[in-house]
Amino acid sequence: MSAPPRPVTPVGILAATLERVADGLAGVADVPDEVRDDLEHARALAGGLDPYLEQCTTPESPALARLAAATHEHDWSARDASAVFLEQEMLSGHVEGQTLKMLVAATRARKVLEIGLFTGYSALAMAEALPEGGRLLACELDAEVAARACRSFADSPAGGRITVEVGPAAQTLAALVTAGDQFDLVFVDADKAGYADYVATLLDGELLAPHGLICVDNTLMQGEPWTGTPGGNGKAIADFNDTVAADPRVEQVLLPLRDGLTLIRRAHVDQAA
Ligand SMILES: C[S@@+](CC[C@H](N)C(=O)[O-])C[C@H]1O[C@@H](n2cnc3c(N)ncnc32)[C@H](O)[C@@H]1O
Repeated sequence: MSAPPRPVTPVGILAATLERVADGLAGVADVPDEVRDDLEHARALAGGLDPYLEQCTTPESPALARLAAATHEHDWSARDASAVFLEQEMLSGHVEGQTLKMLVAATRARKVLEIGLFTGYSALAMAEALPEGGRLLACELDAEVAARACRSFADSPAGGRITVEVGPAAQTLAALVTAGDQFDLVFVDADKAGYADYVATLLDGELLAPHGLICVDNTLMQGEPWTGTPGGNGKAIADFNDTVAADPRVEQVLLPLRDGLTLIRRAHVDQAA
């Protein structure tokens, strides 16, 4: 069994930080009681949020639970150093998976595109909400992890709705534009530096259906955009968020779910005022 996943969300990092502060103060004699009480309350607020969200969310399907367990058990550090970097923390998981599944159902999406498959958790969650005849196309750079995802899909009744395209997502998107393809919902969850181009292609190339929804993951990027913490992806996400906010063609909302999920749609759709 691998080590438990490390915190990779703002609230998870906050909870771990408060634990360390509490540990650091444990042996300090002259901390005022009010400060200890406030710290205890902050620990309970931050540390209890994710378990409470899990508790109040519809349970994942047995196939999703098996896929998540296999992803966490796998030793990702044993991969070739020259291969695409992958780690168990990339898996979106229960609450985000159910959110995406809910969005597919609520928007009545029939064609879904995913950019960044990994072991297939979010793809399978969304595929579970597709109607009869619905299809999901997933883009993944790494052939090995794509094959792993496909093995998991074979283990689920919804897995047959998923097609995987291995290669750089930019190439796959370009081919889809040429083919005149269109999608009702797109989940963007691959290389963060590519986000701006992916969304531009979805809009400019008309890959997004007129009433379509784009869901973009990790748009809080562990708090790096507003705390200034140096990190590889914080700048890319901060720039991406600014670009989306300045684009008059779209309206968007950044939901503080897990590591941030931004929902984007074309601004002209259904606007009476
Ligand atoms: C965060 S993981 C996706 C997690 C997945 N959506 C889930 O919920 O479990 C990102 C994935 O994007 C893939 N990726 C990175 N760069 C890519 C690219 N240029 N084209 C396609 N896939 C890419 C990685 O190999 C990785 O599997």
